[in-house]
Amino acid sequence: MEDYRFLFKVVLVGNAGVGKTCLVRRFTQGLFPPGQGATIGVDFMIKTVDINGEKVKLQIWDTAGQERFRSITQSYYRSAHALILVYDVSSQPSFDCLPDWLREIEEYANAKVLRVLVGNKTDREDREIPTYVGEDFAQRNNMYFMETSAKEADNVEKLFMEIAHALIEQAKAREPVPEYKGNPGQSVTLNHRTPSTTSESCCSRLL
Ligand SMILES: Nc1nc2c(ncn2[C@@H]2O[C@H](COP(=O)(O)OP(=O)(O)OP(=O)(O)O)[C@@H](O)[C@H]2O)c(=O)[nH]1
Repeated sequence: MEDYRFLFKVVLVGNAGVGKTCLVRRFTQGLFPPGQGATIGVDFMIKTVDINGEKVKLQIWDTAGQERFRSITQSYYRSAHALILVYDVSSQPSFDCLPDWLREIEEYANAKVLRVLVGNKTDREDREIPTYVGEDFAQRNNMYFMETSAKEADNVEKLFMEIAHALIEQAKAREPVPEYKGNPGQSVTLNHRTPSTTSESCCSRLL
């Protein structure tokens, strides 16, 4: 039975191979898939989480990073409530492409979309992008920032839970509800709880 208070669409974008699919699967299924192949077009997964007693259904769209799928993936930007732009902290080229991705976001996404920059693969020893460089880029472009490791499950749950929390705050600020006593601003401070998961899945390959 469908039983949730909020439904949010979260779309992941970024270069091929930065770990978008692994982040989604770590969060929705709690695993790090071995030999993950490149995403073809777009996949989606759903996970329902509990944020301070409210059920939030997250529809998470995992787009292909490869250039040849760009026209398909662009069509998913518009309905996104949050966009996660991922780079690989061990890949300078994936970081250098961020301005191109931002241009896509400006062009195709809703102006009010919540934008989050994620530096993934922090477990790797051959890091090329220091944390402060990512942080600085995020700040200059009005984005939230987080570093993650899908492999080590580091910050992955926190990433999605904070996004859910921020989107609830945004939604409530737009349509205040009487029992709401929080700050209607864009704080991402999360009263972090382990999600009680009604985990649905999976995969729709479009093409
Ligand atoms: N060390 C390490 N490797 C990772 C991590 N996340 C993903 N990878 C590896 O990076 C490669 C690409 O991961 P994917 O999740 O398929 O990357 P993607 O961004 O979805 O790629 P596309 O679907 O082509 O856009 C795989 O070999 C993963 O095992 C991580 O946190 N740490």
